[in-house]
Amino acid sequence: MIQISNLVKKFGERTAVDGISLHIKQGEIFGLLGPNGAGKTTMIRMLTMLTRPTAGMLSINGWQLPQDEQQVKQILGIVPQHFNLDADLTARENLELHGRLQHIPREKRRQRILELLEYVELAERANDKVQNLSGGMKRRLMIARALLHKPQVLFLDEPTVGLDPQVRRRLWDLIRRMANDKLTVMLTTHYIEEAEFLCGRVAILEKGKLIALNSPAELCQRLGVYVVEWSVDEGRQTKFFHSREEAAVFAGTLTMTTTIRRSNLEDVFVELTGRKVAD
Ligand SMILES: Nc1ncnc2c1ncn2[C@@H]1O[C@H](COP(=O)(O)OP(=O)(O)OP(=O)(O)O)[C@@H](O)[C@H]1O
Repeated sequence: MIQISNLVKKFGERTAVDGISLHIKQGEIFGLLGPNGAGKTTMIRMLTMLTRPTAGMLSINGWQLPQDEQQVKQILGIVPQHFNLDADLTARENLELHGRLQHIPREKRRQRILELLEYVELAERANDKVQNLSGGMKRRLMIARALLHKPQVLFLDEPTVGLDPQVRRRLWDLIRRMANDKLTVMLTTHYIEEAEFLCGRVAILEKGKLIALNSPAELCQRLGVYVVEWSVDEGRQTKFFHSREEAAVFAGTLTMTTTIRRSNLEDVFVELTGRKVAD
């Protein structure tokens, strides 16, 4: 569905994206992770045609960028990180306005809006002004808006930033439902548990380069599924093992208090980049 080959983006002397190649399949939920400045936003901006690559090849559903920009626009949906709904309009009016801008014929538009309000579980709030909706509802409305023209690929930039855990889970359910309905989803996130829960595969970027690409489970497996963790003056120290027995034997050699637990994507991230995700 999405083919990225040796993609490069330079801003003057600075290389924001440095030769990235990826292939993303239909119906996949694909996560882009990386510390601040790793190049995630620049990648998404190139894929959504907000900026042109310096070099490399990009194609979506067989269409080449930038040549086939018009066709690609019709199959992309974009949910930006910052709320950009019209706060004075109702949920339905926001969709109506967007549908008109997309030149969706009136009857089709009405039908699609009804369908989508149901889909994102906002039918009961359709006539509420956006300013009276919660953060999670606004995000769901933005997703509905991005789906109006029935895209095949949806880009979500930090979809659950600032939302509390329960609300976040509801959005995760929606994102999963969309992927089950064959939509290809590409998202960026700073929440590692979000990537772990949602994404079939993740790409970890650092300084514009791809440093890991796999399923969260596979990445943990490579690192070692069990972690021995203990405190040192500078913070926490960890060591990874492929079996609980090995981990227990090692823990037994330490004099301080240790914890044995399963590794997670956060461990992978810290090991590979040497940083916490939220740094
Ligand atoms: N318009 C621009 N002009 C110059 N440099 C830029 C521009 N946009 C991005 N950069 C640089 O490119 C690099 C990658 O930035 P980018 O915003 O893609 O990272 P990111 O992974 O999305 O970071 P964050 O998690 O903070 O959003 C950074 O060094 C950034 O300063």
